[in-house]
Amino acid sequence: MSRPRVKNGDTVMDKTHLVDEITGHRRMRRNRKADWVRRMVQENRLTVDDLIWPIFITHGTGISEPLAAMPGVNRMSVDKAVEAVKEAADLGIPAIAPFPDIEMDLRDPTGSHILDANNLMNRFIRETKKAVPNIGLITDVALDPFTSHGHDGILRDGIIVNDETVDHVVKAAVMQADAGADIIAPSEMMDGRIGAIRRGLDAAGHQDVGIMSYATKFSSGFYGPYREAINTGGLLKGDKNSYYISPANGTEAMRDAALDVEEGADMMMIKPGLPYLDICWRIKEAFGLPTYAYQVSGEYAQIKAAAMNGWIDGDRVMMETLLCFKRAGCDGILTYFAVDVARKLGRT
Ligand SMILES: NCc1[nH]cc(CCC(=O)O)c1CC(=O)O
Repeated sequence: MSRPRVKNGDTVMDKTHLVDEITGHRRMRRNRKADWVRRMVQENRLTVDDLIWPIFITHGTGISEPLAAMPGVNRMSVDKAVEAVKEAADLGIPAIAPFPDIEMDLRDPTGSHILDANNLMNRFIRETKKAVPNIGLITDVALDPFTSHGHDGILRDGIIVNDETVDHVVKAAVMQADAGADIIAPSEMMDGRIGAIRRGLDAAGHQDVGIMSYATKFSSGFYGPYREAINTGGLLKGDKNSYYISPANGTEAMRDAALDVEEGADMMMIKPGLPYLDICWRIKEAFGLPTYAYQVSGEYAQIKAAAMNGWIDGDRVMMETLLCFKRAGCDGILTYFAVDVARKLGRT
């Protein structure tokens, strides 16, 4: 009787080893043994088409200022931001998502400045559309950059009032579409907003403007650095638990997402990203809509901080996290790493 002999690297396996005959026939490592076969069996890939770049814009001109908690990310005035967007388009990044840092004295309890056709956001949209027509503009309509209390809606007697906020949000969405926004991405999690925005856009002749729903936005500690970037951190009283979803609730998140689909969302987004990959998978499986994850500011900061301490290989973890979103069913990722990744992919 000849004994089973399996060549595994330099070792000739035989019955002196503990791997049994049956296990010995099922060797996962055959498909991992060399770079060429690893490439053949690779199931998911990250490409530049998967990247959406969130950027912070501020008032003034000639400004590009670093953000302490987001090393490598700058807050830019419109002129500088448009230059940066041009570069992103040249790298092949399909779309950007701007967030405005509104002047403090323009903020008020109802966020009324969001309804100014000439506010920072709308000016940026117009300038970018003109200068870089081939990049997609995905714009948020939440009130938080515009309110004096940092909440995403109108605050009355300690409560964020839903329906009045939605009226504001719809008007703001139409104005952003008038300015040239391609996709409206409402992040304020008010009930009924997707249907209301759809009707508002259609009534204004913007049938072609899409809606990417922040379908499941969780009440998360990972938004910290973003609040520094648009200067809402110091303003915010209390928390956003009365409108964002609890991190404990996956089934509730699915119900919320289902309503957005019914109301006419074209695309879905999950935010934050990495701690919520189960939700990404469930949403993609359940609805089959184009689905995106937002790798938020705190996720970016974590990776950068650990990398700067020499505790992890920052580039490697950046690429790994983004690939994991693809494996979890996402069609793309909003990530502050977008330009770095596009450059890296362009080189390989
Ligand atoms: N409408 C609020 C909004 N828009 C984008 C982010 C977070 C983005 C990030 O952390 O990168 C938030 C969260 C918040 O402040 O509650």
